[in-house]
Amino acid sequence: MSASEIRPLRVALLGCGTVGGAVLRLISEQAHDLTARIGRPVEVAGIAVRRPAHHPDVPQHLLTTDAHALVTRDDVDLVVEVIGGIEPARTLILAAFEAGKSVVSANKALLADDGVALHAAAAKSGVDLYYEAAVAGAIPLLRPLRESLAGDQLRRVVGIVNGTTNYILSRMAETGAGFAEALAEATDLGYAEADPTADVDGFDAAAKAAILASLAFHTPVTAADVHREGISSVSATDVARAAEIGCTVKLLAICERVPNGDGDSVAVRVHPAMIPTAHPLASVGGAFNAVFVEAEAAGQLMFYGQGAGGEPTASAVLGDLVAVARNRLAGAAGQGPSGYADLAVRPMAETPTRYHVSLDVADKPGVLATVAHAFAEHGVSISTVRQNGRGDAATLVIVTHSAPDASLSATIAALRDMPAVRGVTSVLRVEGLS
Ligand SMILES: NC(=O)C1=CN([C@@H]2O[C@H](COP(=O)(O)OP(=O)(O)OC[C@H]3O[C@@H](n4cnc5c(N)ncnc54)[C@H](OP(=O)(O)O)[C@@H]3O)[C@@H](O)[C@H]2O)C=CC1
Ligand SMILES: N[C@@H](CC=O)C(=O)O
Repeated sequence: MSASEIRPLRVALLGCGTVGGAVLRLISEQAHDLTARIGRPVEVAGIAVRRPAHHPDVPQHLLTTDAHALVTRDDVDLVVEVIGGIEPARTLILAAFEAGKSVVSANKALLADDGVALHAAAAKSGVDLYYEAAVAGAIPLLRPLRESLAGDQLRRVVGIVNGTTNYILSRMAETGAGFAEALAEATDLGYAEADPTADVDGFDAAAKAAILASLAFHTPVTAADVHREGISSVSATDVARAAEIGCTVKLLAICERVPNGDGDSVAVRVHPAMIPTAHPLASVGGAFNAVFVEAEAAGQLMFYGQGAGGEPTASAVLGDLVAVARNRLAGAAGQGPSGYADLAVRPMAETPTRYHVSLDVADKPGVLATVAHAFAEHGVSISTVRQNGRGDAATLVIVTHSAPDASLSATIAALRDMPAVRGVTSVLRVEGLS
């Protein structure tokens, strides 16, 4: 067959914002190479947006506001969903499957909410659902978890998966700025959205953690299963206290497989934590992402790169597009059901963590003993105690050993009620300290 007889791969692009715009650009700029990699040219069949007038630079004949009609069109082979959010993205993806089209998506919120049902719908229609871009942007991570490490037993996946919050925490550590000041800077630079809630309150990282845990442990985990805390209460004092003990503060997504005689469970949490500056994740600065994986046979692996932004995310989208196109040409769907086990999710209250606690106390005989007693009463063992200052300026800095989170929370509640404690000025979890 001559090149002119080869039918192009026709793509419906849903959304033409930060990511969709970059996907459109890369498809055009890399047309030659994509053709070589897939064996046929890639053509954009149509682009669905809400407000066509906001897209003067896009070929106008491709624009439509009827996304449903676009995904079900006979001349569309593959759908790229970069609208975001739950609806109408979910309905459009399901309509695409029904019409026999494979889907590439960057939509972590939807995948974390409804990944199992979407996979089942794709499998039923014999089509593909790929979403490498949904977690950690450009970093190849989901495919290694799903495929390269599928023969291994993963123990832990710990990552910095939100660029905006990592930028904010990095600036707080570098400049001594408070949270509000660093957030304003992130907003000015375009990292944080006008409404930064999804980033700073940890929703974005929790969705990514749910996807990571589902793939790493081959079990369904949704965003609702993830314990979530954001960074808005992290203060300049927390960051300074971390530095005093050779640590830095990061928003971590932590996914663990918990061995248990009665059947393993999984624990998935997102919260700020102090980590030692020697930890591989501590040096991940600015808006970068990194994910640290611990596997039985493979040992430790680290994935690092740009976790957000149009072009880095579009790179992952196009990688999926090429994979889907190759599957189609080979007459196979490449991502069938991943053989889910159904591991229980361990509640945060039972998850062992360590706390770093700063207390403003009266500098009087017996105060230390009273404070230590509150820890002991709740079964929390103290690792180190340090007093900073004297008299009215006395501060006790306590680092605990590992204890169930419920015991640590109960200890903090008891400390807040103590007359000898003028204030609990900083409470942060600690990870990775020996
Ligand atoms: N931005 C990033 O760095 C990253 C984003 N992602 C994910 O990629 C996806 C897209 O994000 P991003 O590009 O930043 O989002 P944007 O807000 O920049 O773009 C969204 C696009 O979707 C269009 N859209 C919204 N609703 C509809 C609708 N009902 N029908 C048709 N089109 C619609 C918008 O149209 P219009 O322009 O007309 O309003 C816009 O073009 C999200 O799932 C996000 O989580 C993943 C990794 C990184
Ligand atoms: N808002 C996200 C964008 C990518 O997922 C981030 O800051 O990491």
